[in-house]
Amino acid sequence: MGEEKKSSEAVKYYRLAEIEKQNSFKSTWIIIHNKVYDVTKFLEEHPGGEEVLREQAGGNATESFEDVGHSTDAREMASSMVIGEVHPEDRHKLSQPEVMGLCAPLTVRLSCSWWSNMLVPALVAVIVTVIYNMYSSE
Ligand code: HEM
Repeated sequence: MGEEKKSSEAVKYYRLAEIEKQNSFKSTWIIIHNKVYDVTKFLEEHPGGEEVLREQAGGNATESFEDVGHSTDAREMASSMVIGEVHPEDRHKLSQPEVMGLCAPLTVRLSCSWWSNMLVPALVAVIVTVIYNMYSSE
């Protein structure tokens, strides 16, 4: 007998593509901290309203869930709705901000696009100036 958390059943992993489809009245899934929750039956009972849950349906609700500062009761309630976890290979897609490249590690979501767009031309200008000065001073 193993002492692992889930001794009797293996964790069910869902791919993001599959989770994203569960965003209807028939079936509403949300993701919180890489866990997949089936909140279909809970929609009407949610004290925060069904609308907020449906807005997040099929997607990552971690930030919204934490922003509200849900109680311990709410968290316990939530744990009964867990149906599985996001596939490990898909998790990085959830934690990244929507911007790519240089902006990603900085989490400056709104302001990064203008400066990263300026960064490359600015660097090119600096390099050109340096090379120009090197040649012209000879
Ligand atoms: C399985 C997931 C969830 C469960 C079990 C849950 C449960 C609850 C419970 C029990 C409350 C009452 C207050 C408390 O005990 O903290 C509540 C309030 C609330 N929830 Fe959720 N919730 C879930 C997900 C979400 C998500 C994803 C959002 C946002 C998109 C959200 C937004 C809210 C809001 C806005 C309130 C109202 C807070 C207030 O009126 O003070 N909840 N939720």
